[in-house]
Amino acid sequence: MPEATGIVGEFLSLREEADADLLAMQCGDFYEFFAEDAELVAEELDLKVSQKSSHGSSYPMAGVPVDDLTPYLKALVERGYRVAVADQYDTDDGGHAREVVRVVTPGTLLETSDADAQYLAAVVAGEGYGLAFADVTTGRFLVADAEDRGEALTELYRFSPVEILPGPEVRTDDDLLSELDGTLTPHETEAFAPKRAAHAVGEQFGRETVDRLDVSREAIAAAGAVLAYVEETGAGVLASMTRIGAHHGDDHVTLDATTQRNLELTETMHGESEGSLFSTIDHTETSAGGRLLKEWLCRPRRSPALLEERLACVEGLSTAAMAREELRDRLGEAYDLERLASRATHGSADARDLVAVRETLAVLPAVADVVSSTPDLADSPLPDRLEEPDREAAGALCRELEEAIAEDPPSTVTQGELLRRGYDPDLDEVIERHEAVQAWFDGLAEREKRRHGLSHVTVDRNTTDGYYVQVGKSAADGVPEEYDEIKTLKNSKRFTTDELEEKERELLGLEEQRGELEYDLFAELRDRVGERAELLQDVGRTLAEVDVLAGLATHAAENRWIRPDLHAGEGLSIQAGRHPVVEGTTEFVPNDVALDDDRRFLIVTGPNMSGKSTYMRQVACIVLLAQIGSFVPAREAEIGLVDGIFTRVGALDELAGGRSTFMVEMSELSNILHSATEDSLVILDEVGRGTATYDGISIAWAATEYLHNEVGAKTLFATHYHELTGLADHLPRVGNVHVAAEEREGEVTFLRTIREGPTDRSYGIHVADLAGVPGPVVSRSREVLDRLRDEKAIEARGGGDDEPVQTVFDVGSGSFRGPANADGGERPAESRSSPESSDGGESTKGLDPDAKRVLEDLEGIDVAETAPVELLSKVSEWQRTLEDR
Ligand SMILES: Nc1ncnc2c1ncn2[C@@H]1O[C@H](COP(=O)(O)OP(=O)(O)OP(=O)(O)O)[C@@H](O)[C@H]1O
Repeated sequence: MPEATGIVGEFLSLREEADADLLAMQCGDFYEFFAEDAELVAEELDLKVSQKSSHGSSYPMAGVPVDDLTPYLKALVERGYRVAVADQYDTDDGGHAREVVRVVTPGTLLETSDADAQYLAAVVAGEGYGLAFADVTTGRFLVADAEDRGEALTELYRFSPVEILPGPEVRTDDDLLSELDGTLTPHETEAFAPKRAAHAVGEQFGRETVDRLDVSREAIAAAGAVLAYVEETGAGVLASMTRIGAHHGDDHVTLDATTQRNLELTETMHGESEGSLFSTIDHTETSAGGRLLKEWLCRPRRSPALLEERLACVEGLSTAAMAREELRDRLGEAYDLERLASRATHGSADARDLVAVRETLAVLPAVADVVSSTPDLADSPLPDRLEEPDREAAGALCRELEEAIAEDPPSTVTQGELLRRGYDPDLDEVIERHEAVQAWFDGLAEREKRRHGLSHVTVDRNTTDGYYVQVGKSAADGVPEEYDEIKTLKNSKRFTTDELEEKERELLGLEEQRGELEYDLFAELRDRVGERAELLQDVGRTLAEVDVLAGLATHAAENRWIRPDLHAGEGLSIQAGRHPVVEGTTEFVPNDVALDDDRRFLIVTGPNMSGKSTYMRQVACIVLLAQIGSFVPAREAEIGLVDGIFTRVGALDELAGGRSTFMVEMSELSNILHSATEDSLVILDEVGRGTATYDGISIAWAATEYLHNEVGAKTLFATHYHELTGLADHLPRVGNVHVAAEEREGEVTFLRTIREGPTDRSYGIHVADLAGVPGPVVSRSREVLDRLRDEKAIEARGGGDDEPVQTVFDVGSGSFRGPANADGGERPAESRSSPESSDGGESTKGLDPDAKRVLEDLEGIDVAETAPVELLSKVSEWQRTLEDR
């Protein structure tokens, strides 16, 4: 194929240079995709493909209008493509050329409509792991250190980045990469070079700030790589990243990825947001508030001072119901300031965005007024919190915007009507002249009617004819001479005049002048707003915090939640606690929990479906809620602050991930045993269930001993292995509780009440019945269970009709004893299986016939009844048999 020239040639060469999957190139009023890109985009976005010829060849072409690019870009990026955008510019010789100005990727997409945070992350491995997270839509920038891969994954899960830049060593770490969810972008290795990265971070945030952060080289390398990437992709938002924060694990409660999932913090186990803890307690009015609440839930805190401050705010807000509602009304008028700040910095904010900035800045003093005039709030830490942003600067910026931006500006920024009168004298003059000419046009029809005695005269404009005077057919013959006919319609004629044309030129000139002048003034104003990104982020953050606190107070007030007593001690005492999500869906039976120095490990037994999991999760959720600064669903709660919450609950199949259910269960257990400390809360639900019963019990047993003796964490362990309840007699700090159920005339009622001591009934068959297992299976299960309880033995049914019973399983020895008599009794011992029989015994499996015979002989001997000499001769006989083999 001959080499393409012209526009297609330009496209193909830019395409080759661009580090992207697709290129959108501006050609006048359209962004065009050519060749393979056109076909791909057309298929993904349902666009029409046309053909463009170049140099004798024809190329597929698909395009979108310039003003419509954003939604298309968004859709492509959300499908995982990296899209380069080439803009057109005028060349000196009067022609056009294009250059790539931006590569839009999942982590640098500014135009997101999703309220969630959108993090771009980098991970660097070295002595430990260094991580950096940036949200280009809000300017948030954080760095964190992680000791090992597990910790790094925990942080990554917490921030849930949409795009991840793996550092050079991480790129080959398949174990880590396979656990990551976002788009992986292997960015150039040099960006991770420690010196270059440290320089970039110092330049962006100030060298002193970086020193103060006290994070590893790896974290700085990750931060440098993120900055380089944001700059190279041309998102143009570096200026909104004014502050770097260090995320120190020590300040936060450790919540590993599994626990965040198990406690269904932001989505349920089935991936739905409805039914999650977040969706239950979220009463925020703003998207920034919702985002912050999610952040709090995934990052509970350990600082008592901070938590008490939040709790005091929630308390004030929950008491002052009227003021709270007023505050929430005010907050409802706020927009997402952090995001607006990024758009202003980037230069993509329009006049309506600046109106939104102004309106939101005005919410702060309104909120402050409500707070200061309400005693319950004025005495809380809220007023101090509201003083944190520079209120004076915020007020000044608000006034400046008020004076500048028109009341209801258009969404385009190039066609004027953005700014108010009095904002700029030059603009006022142009506007006056423009309006004078406009007024001339507005009065023209009336004037012409009067002047020439015409009826049916209108004046209008369209793109082909420009301005014209339209006269009804009946009056058209009477028009004066200077009228030039330009078009005949069915019922009328259109005319122009020299004067009209001159005025039109004047009007168009003024329109253009006004548009350009307004745009320049607007762009300057927008830049000034962009320079105040830090201020806007402060105000946005403060409003978001008030929103979260007011939302928590609303939930507390509506659901009778109470303020927990936090302390640094070991204990955990909750009276009449409820599960925060389940209490909203059912008549909930409240329950207590009491753990202290002497009793730190509870074994929770109880029937299937009785509520063991709910009880344990309820305890974990209450502790977690207390450590975000929320009230909790209980009558009373005294909570010793924890440093981590670890859970291992019902396994979700991870077969797709290549790991068996049991493997997942064990690696989660392993993580808990390694990571939990005596200040942690551990929730174990049925550990060991995924393997053979005796293996399972042994693992559960040993894990209990280890947690009790070595780790000392506060632990709740639900199990169906009733054997474990015996541990309470041997380990001093282990206690037993059970969920009560009542059985009357074969009917089981779940009471949902936690009682002291163990239980050994599972009522599993009752649950099987409830679940619709066929009747014969349920009744046979009951029979089997009764026999097992009474006789510790049960016959297996099957085979032909004449011999329905074949073998008997002895629960005591754990093996089949041989065929039962027709009357259900056992056969005499001498008729026990021969070596060849199918039940030759688990113990002799894999042995040769001689060895088997020896073993069976040995088994058959009754030592008490056999003379020593006879025994000796037997032993030497066996030896001979074995030697001869
Ligand atoms: N305190 C309570 N009050 C009212 N309903 C409850 C309570 N606790 C649990 N439930 C309800 O009981 C059902 C079973 O609870 P859960 O799953 O916790 O039982 P479980 O004992 O862990 O069961 P299994 O041993 O079979 O896993 C759930 O539907 C839950 O909504």
